[in-house]
Amino acid sequence: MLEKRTPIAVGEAVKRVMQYATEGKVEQVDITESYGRYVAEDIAADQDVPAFDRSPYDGFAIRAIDSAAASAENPVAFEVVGTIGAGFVFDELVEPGQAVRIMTGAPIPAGCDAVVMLELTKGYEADGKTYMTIKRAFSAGTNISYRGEDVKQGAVLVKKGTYINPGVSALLATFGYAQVPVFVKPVIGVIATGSELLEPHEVLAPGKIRNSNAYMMLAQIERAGATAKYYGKLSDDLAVCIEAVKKAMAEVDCLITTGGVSVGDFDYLPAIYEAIGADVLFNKVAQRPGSVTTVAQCDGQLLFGLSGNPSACYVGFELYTKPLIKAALGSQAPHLRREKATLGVDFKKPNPFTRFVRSTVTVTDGKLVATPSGFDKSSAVSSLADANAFIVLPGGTRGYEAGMQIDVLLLEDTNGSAWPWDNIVPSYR
Ligand SMILES: Nc1nc2c(c(=O)[nH]1)N[C@H]1C(S)=C(S)[C@@H](COP(=O)(O)OP(=O)(O)OC[C@H]3O[C@@H](n4cnc5c(N)ncnc54)[C@H](O)[C@@H]3O)O[C@H]1N2
Ligand code: MOO
Ligand SMILES: [Mg+2]
Repeated sequence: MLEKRTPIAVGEAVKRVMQYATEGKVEQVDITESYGRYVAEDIAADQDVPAFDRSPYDGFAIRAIDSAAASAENPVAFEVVGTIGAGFVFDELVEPGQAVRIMTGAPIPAGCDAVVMLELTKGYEADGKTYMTIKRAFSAGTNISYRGEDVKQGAVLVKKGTYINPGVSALLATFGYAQVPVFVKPVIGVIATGSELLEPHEVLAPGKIRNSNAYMMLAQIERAGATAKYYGKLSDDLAVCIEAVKKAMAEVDCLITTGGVSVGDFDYLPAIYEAIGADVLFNKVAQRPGSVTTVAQCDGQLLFGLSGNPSACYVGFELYTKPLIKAALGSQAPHLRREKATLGVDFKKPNPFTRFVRSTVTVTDGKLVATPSGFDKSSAVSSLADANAFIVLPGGTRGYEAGMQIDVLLLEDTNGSAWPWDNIVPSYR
């Protein structure tokens, strides 16, 4: 008899998956290899930045008090007693009436408390000495970049779990992280199932299609910050599939299969879970696409049985697999980032299930506007390329109209949201 599947709410499905979330191990990588990784500890400043008072300009360091009487009619002359470039220290005390030629980034010489830009000075030589004159007074503190004005020692600059962007790279270098502690990337296995599948290099034949899901997921896995391991495509042969799944499980942190999770004669994933003794956490979710999304666990290792339909597979990964990866990478906000947007067009399709519509979010007049990115069927592959968000439409409504405020989940974002789905109304057919 056909097994009856009871759909559970998306939030409940996420919760069941996240019970298996664990923070990953830590490794040290060279700073040149750290871009795009996730830092595994808080990065705190062990020094002030800048570490010394310095000049923001090329010019002359002076004692401001010596310039007090300067005016256009009465320029004041300073004897130039030295020159320092960035990287060098002027190690004498500057006396009244003296100035030091200074370059941008050089430490302010002892005794000086202002810098005059080169363009505001006039130089001359007399009696074998060098002088410069200025035509106005400068107050103490003029043109000084003070020690610690950028970063105070002790400040936590980068929190554990932060994505290393180019700005974080600059901070890591500033604070001497030649080796950077990062979370080890979880290894996610991918198996595509289906006798109809051909690989991209193969010529189409009657009834066959090219396997797009595996390559889509390899990219999704990389985008989420993990390492993808592809085990190829399998024909619908139960014994072969069981062996392949077992082999892959031994080598990865978690395994994704695509296809074969519904109720067709050749949908073998339910039988595979049974054969390997896996415990199914859920096999029906009140969502579209991806209602067949199945997750099972075997000794704490998760198996994602994503749909064979490309859009359903894509959505299943983003909603359930990605947060697990993000949690392993130390994220406190592992779910897709949720924002409010305005619906750009009518979306009349009523649905009892919560919809995740592949969409393009644009910024129009300073506001997010979301519009479906193409053919809206679970089997669609064409709407994925332009999708940078999902429009979330809770189930049980008669459809939506352009201009309504809706929730969107952003796909190209690295910050995430902590728990974005608590107000989605569950709805059952
Ligand atoms: N009687 C029912 N039929 C179906 C139900 C149902 O509830 N009752 N659910 C439908 C829904 S919803 C979905 S989604 C699909 C799920 O199918 P499976 O996960 O079992 O996947 P397959 O049957 O293997 O394939 C479905 C579809 O996707 C194509 N496919 C498969 N793998 C790939 C790949 N790697 N790249 C590109 N396309 C792929 C495959 O050729 C099929 O067209 O079931 C509905 N049926
Ligand atoms: O799982 Mo299916 O995607 O709801 O079409
Ligand atoms: Mg099927």
